[in-house]
Amino acid sequence: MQRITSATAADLFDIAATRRIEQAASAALPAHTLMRRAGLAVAKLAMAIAPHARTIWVACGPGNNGGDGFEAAAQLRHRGFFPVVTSIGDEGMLPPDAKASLQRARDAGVTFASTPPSDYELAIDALLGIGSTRPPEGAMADWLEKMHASGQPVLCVDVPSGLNADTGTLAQGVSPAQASTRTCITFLTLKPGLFTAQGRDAAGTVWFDDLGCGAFKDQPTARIAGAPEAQPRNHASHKGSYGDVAVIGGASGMAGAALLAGSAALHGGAGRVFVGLLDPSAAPVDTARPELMLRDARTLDLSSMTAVCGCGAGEAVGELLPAVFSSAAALVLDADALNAIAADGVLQAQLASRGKSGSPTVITPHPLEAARLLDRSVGEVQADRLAAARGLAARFGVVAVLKGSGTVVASPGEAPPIINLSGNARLATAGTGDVLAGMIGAALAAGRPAFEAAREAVWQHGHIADTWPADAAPLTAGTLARRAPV
Ligand SMILES: NC(=O)C1=CN([C@@H]2O[C@H](COP(=O)(O)OP(=O)(O)OC[C@H]3O[C@@H](n4cnc5c(N)ncnc54)[C@H](OP(=O)(O)O)[C@@H]3O)[C@@H](O)[C@H]2O)[C@@H](O)CC1
Ligand SMILES: [K+]
Repeated sequence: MQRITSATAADLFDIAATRRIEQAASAALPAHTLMRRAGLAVAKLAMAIAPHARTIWVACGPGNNGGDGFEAAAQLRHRGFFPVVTSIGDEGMLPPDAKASLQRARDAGVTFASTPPSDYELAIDALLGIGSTRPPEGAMADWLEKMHASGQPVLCVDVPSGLNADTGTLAQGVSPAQASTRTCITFLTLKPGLFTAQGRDAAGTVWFDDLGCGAFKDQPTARIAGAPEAQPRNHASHKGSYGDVAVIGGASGMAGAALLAGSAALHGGAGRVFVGLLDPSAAPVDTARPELMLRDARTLDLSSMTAVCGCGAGEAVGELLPAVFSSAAALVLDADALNAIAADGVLQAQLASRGKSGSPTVITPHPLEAARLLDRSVGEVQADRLAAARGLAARFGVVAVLKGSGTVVASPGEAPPIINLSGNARLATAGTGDVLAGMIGAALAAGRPAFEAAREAVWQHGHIADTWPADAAPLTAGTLARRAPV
């Protein structure tokens, strides 16, 4: 059993691949072995979460997820705990494995009840796993709501019930959970839906058990990439070794966004950082950050630079984009640059042609910007974040960073997308997106390939928030850019 953290690197498999893997694993083992192992793993984790529990409520569904629950109840009873099982559906319709585990729970002397116990210290959610096909109703919906409302810890078996294991979306009517009360133990494969969209909150802390089956050769749907390797710097190096970043943005009244991106690029290790402001009346120097070289955006020669374009750029950036596309050695497009592209078919074609030429390019949309670029609604983007990121990458031939809970980084090539596990709600504050764009710019300027630059910077950005001292002042975009609390 392995706890999944932001440092874990692993393959993720969708439901279809998981089914193939389960079939192969099951065929290679004596009947009922996988469910017995799964139930034992659930029981062990339940005992670790609630070692002094007097009552453990086990809610079991009509399929094999429910079977895992029956098996866990049997194992808990064998160890002196008092599980109370409530189950949904017709016993006669249970799949064979689940039927056998139900019998084992009965033989172990587990208590069965028609309604949940009024007091319990832990709920085990074994209602639905990867076979969830429609919104829960009736008793199932009531029980999920009770788990949600009670505030007691919930241990989800394989997948939080009602969560789509491929996309991380919750079925209609299922309340979003509080991650701090949640643990999920998932079997055989790690599923992408546990790590993006609503999955992070629904699953909480994720544990993985391969049920003794080892690794699989199936093509992964996505990956979690873990902590990036440090990029050592030669002693005999100079500012030219780490490249130039040129931030282009900061229209009238929005200089802050461009300066934040510039500061992030600087602290991200760029050799030199220019900030090309679009506001003609902007000050000639930022006295708080004199390292930043402020210029008129129109005068910058981008041919040997990484441009970070769009932060606080307003509509004025649109007319600069054709030159930026054709001249920048490497490019990060954010915020207003993305909005300008979304509104202009010619710019879209020019971006796609840059992508085709192989010039390193990263786009960093949040879900609304992604929706505009794809001409869809935000709901449609969030309904399948992996597909949306892959779609953007393929359409424009760029690396696409779809921000949000479980940021997705997709490349236009064959590599499976990455779901980033670092970061937390501290990042939900103005300007953190500008900081991310600057950090990606610094990595590109140092020569990292676009996909690596994006995923490494995304991880670092989240990691700074994860390791922000609890007793420090709240994280702001400015302190995030400097990577130092005040
Ligand atoms: N086989 C093994 O040894 C192993 C199995 N494992 C475990 O099996 C799980 C997969 O089992 P599964 O395929 O039976 O799917 P599961 O998630 O239990 O649900 C299917 C049932 O729910 C029903 N249903 C769906 N939605 C519903 C709703 N809203 N409200 C009410 N009912 C609803 C659906 O009905 P139907 O849609 O067919 O009408 C069907 O009856 C997997 O997640 C893992 O926990 C692993 O431990 C490895 C070892
Ligand atoms: K479940």
